[in-house]
This record gives sequence, C-alpha cells and structure tokens, in this order.
Amino acid sequence: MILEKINKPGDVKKLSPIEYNQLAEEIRDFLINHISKTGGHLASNLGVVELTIALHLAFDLPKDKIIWDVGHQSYTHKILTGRKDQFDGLRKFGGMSGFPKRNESNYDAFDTGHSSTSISAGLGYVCSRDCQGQNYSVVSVIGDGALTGGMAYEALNNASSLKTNFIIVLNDNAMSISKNIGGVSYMLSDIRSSDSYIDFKENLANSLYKIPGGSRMVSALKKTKNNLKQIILPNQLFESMGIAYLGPVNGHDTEKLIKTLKVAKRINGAVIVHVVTQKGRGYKQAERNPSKFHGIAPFDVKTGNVLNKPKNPTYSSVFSDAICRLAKKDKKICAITAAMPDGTGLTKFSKWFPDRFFDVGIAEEHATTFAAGMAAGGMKPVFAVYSSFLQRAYDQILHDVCIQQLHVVFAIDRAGLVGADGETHQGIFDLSFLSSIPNMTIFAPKNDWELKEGLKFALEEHNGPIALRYPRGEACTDFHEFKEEIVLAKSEILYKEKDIAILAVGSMVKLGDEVRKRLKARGLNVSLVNARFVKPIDEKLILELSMNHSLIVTLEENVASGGYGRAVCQMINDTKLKPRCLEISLPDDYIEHGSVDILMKEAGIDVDSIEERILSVHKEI
Ligand SMILES: Cc1ncc(C[n+]2csc(CCOP(=O)(O)OP(=O)(O)O)c2C)c(N)n1
Ligand SMILES: CC(=O)[C@@H](O)[C@H](O)COP(=O)(O)O
Ligand SMILES: [Mg+2]
Repeated sequence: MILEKINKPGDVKKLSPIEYNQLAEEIRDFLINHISKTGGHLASNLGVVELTIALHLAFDLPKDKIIWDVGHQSYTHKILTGRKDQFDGLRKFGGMSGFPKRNESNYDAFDTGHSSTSISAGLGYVCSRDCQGQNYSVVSVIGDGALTGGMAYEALNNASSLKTNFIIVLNDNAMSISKNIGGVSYMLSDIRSSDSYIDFKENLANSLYKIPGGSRMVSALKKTKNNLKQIILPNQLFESMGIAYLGPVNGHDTEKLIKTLKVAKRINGAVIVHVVTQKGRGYKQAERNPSKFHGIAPFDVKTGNVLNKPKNPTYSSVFSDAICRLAKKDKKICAITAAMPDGTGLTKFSKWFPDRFFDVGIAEEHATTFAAGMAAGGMKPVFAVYSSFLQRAYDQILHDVCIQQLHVVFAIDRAGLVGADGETHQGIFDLSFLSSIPNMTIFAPKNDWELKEGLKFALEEHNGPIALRYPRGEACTDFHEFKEEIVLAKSEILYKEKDIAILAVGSMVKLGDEVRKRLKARGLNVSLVNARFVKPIDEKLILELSMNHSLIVTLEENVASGGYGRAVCQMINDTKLKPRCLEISLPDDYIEHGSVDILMKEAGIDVDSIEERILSVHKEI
C-alpha cells in the first residue's frame, strides 16, 4: 500500500512517479470507504485526487499557499498533510472539519465554505507577499461552478493588472452541485469539446516547459496562441483581460499537471490553468450521479443507497410541493435558485414550470436583485436559498427589495443549525440581519402544514418583502390540531395558562412543548405560544401575556443579538409591566461542526438545559 507511506506533510514528495497512479487509486478507495461511514462531499473530492497530488508535488507547502474555493474538495489535501487518521471524525463534533481551517493545520492557507472567494483571497495573499518583498507561490483552485459567482469576476478584473505570479487553477468538471449553467459554462464546454485544441494542448506543456521563464514565457505563450486564434477563440475572455491561459489539461494525468503547473509558476502575472476533471471519478455510482454524491449522508458502498433515510418529508420537500401547487393556479409565481435546485427542493418546479424557473448560478446577490426586478415587472418571485448563503445579499435585500417594498418571497431553507458543515453554513444569523431591515416581514412555521400555509399567505395575502425560514432536514409533523388562520403579526396560542409563558420560534415550538410538559409535571402553569412572526412581533399578545405571567421565555435557533427574544424583551422592558424575561437563543458566536443534537446541547438550547434554565430563573421570582 502506497497510502501507508503518506503519514505526514511532504511524504508524497518521497514517492517515485510510477507510484502516483496507484496512490490516486488508493486515496479514492480510502475516501469512498470513509465517506460512506461519515458522510461528506464525495464526488467533488474523487474528481481532484490527481490534481491535489500534482499541486503538492509542484509546490512547496506550507511556504506556498493553496486556496481551495468552497473547500469541500480539500479531503485529499488533508490526507497529504498528515490528517489521514482524522477521517473517522470527519465533520463530527470535536473532529476534523470538512473544509480547510487555518486553526486545524498551517497547510490550510485560508478558511472557505462559501463559494467564489478563492481568487480574491489568493490575490490578497499575492499583494501581501509583494508588499513585504516575500517569495512564495499562491494558487487559488476554483471550480467551474464557483466561477459563476460574481466575486470571482471582481477578483479577475483586479488580478488582470498584476505583474507578479498568481496561479488560478480552474477545476472544470462541467458540474456545480447540479449541472453547471450559464454563459461561462457554455464557453468552458466549447473549449473542452474542441478536439484540435486538446491535441494542441497535449504538446503545449512539453514545449513551454523548455522555454526560460519570465516575460519570454508570456510572449512565447502569446505567439503560439496568436497562430491558433481560430481554434482557441473561447479563452479570449481571460486573455483579453490580460490573464494568461493554459489548458485545457487532463486533470487525471498527474505528470502532465505537474508540468503545466511548473510552466504556470514562471509567468509574470495572473495565469489560469484550465484543468478538466470528472466529478465522482472512480466510483461508478458517483460518476453516474455526481449531484447525489456531491454531499452525501452515510451510504452503502455496493448500492450507493443512503442509510437511515428520514421518515418524514423534509421541509425542502414540503416547500417543493407547496410552491408547485400554488404555481399551478397562479402563472405569476416564479422560482429562483442560486445553483441549489436539489437542496432547496426546486427541482420539481424546474420540471413542471421550466419557463418560470431560473437557476442563476452561485449568485445570491444577483438572484436577489433579479427577483426585485421580476417583482417590479409584475411577477411573484420566490427566491429559495439557504440561510447562510443569503448573508451575501444583505445590501440587495435592503437596497433593491425592501426600500421599494417589492413583493419578493425569500424561502429560507437551512435556517438554524445545519450540523456537519459547521461555522460557515450554520443558518443562525438570518433573524438578526433580516430584522434590522425596514419593510421586511419574517415568518417561521412550526410544522409542515404551517410552511405550506405560510407560503400561501406570502404569495396570496401579503404584498411586500417576506421571508419564510425553516430548518434543514425532517419537517415537524406534530401539532396538526393547531391550525389557526395566519394573520400578519399574529402569533398562535397553543396552550393558555399563567405564570410561565414560552414563546417559541419555528423549529423551537416542538422543544418548547416538551419543556412545557416537563414543567407541568412539576406542577407549574405554562402557556405555549407559536410566535409565527418574528417581524413584526405580536405586541398585543406579548402585552397580554405580560399581565398574567411572571416569566416570559423566548426560544429561537438564532444568535441572541438582533433576534426575536431581544425584540420581545426590549418591548417588555419598555412597558410598566415587569415580568422576568429569559431569552434562550444561540450565543453570539460561530458554531462549529457536529450533529445538531450535540450542538444544541453545547449551546444550552436542548430540552434538559432549557428546563433547567427556566426552573432556576423561576425560583428567583
Ligand atoms: C455562496 C454559496 N452558495 C452556494 C454554495 C453551495 N455550493 C457548494 S459547492 C457548490 C457547487 C460548486 O461547484 P464547483 O465549484 O464547480 O465545484 P465541484 O463540486 O464541481 O468540484 C455549491 C453551489 C456555497 N458553498 N456558497
Ligand atoms: C459545500 C456546500 O456548500 C454544500 O454542498 C452544502 O454542504 C450542502 O448542504 P446540504 O447538505 O445541507 O444541502
Ligand atoms: Mg464543478
């Protein structure tokens, strides 16, 4: 086994070239076996095994810097930098992250998780290096999907004037999570499918490799390409910006990759190395269905079937059915995704209503202003987006949607703790950042029924910006006996007693009810309220509750600052009535990876901790 020889950083450099292919195969087996047990981003990682080996051989880490865009494809890099033994704990609480983390290894040059940041960060490193007169290489590795994100172009625009070396490896597998879309993806596909161009490239690395470096390298590159203008037209996008272009290179040929990277290293300026890879390579199931294996829960290696499928439908699938049902009746309803049709549940909509479905690429900012434009034009856009990715579009929500009070519906999935993806993906800030924007309405359903009704309310009753936020995973199917009509700014009372009132937001209603039962068993009187609207809050009800309860408890899966509890307690403090207020929320902090149950416990928002905290405050009253 060659992988047995890879235990610490640099071990890969001790191998002989005839061992590279076998190492790649062994790494693939290792990844398939481990990820089948832990879950993780399998398909993207299987695609970059040779590319990662080549990068580690062509560069001198950690002096040289590799920045992985999104970072979901960094598993081979982790194996080659002494973290092979940590894969049993991948994405588990206290275990190794699924993304690059500077605090995990000094071989991880930059933390990532959200898309399209690597060129900006890489260029930052380059300019920092040059300002300080240092000498090292910087390589940003960006996927073709991530290249649909606006930040990448802002960075390329900036990098075009660079006079020193900066390598951008474009890992092109023609896939985002789903099939990649848009003009740039068509351009890349044109380059990939040009046979004569590929033949030419087979020899290019060899010939350029022999030319001395610096500006002579650039002019040799330009001269060769000028002679081939007709067949290399597609890459003019980069070259006319002043960014050199090498490729496409077969991303599964380690030695050719090394040669090309060494050529790239000698160019004065920014250079794109276009590498063609196959997502899911080496595992038939993932090659056939790379979207399914992009991020996968534990699965059976033989069949590829996911183990422990959820019993209830997920919130995403409830949303999926609900929007399709509403869009059947109302031709103005359209759906927008920023490259997440599967995750957000919009795939069915895309098939039923292809003319009203818009996958805009990994472009949350654009998606938001695009939705604003559609609403201004008279359509009813629903932008389905993960909570943490919507963070990108704060200004567009404020400037383009809310100032104009446009009727845009934000279907915010993965709101609350998401678990294994960790800090970068927890959806725990949306209540805070949306609450601060005037004209925004925020609704959080307690169960599947209420998500459907909430969407109906948002599209049929409401007129203005509105966000529905719901968590990752299985929908709550309890509380079907409570189906009070949805009215703007009205909460729903589930149990009305006195003494302690629990006001819970969305996913926390279920926990609130469990706590209520426990407190009742101790002989306490407890009201339970389903908040429904986080903005505007139900001031009338909160005043009423304040009159006959000595303790008001708020529960939410969001950070404390700017959240629901803060708004409720602030309101109560402004009145003459002074029940005690207890805000139970997540700490104002980033929350690492781990199972949601463990993270809830750690944060003190599980049933045991909530009961304990309520009892201890109640005792003081
Ligand atoms: C801002 C943001 N939006 C959405 C995502 C979700 N996401 C993660 S990976 C990915 C696709 C990336 O495609 P590509 O860069 O081509 O990498 P591949 O998986 O194909 O290697 C998407 C949409 C994200 N991480 N960040
Ligand atoms: C890397 C990334 O951003 C996505 O692949 C994300 O991990 C998907 O999360 P879900 O598994 O919740 O769809
Ligand atoms: Mg891709």
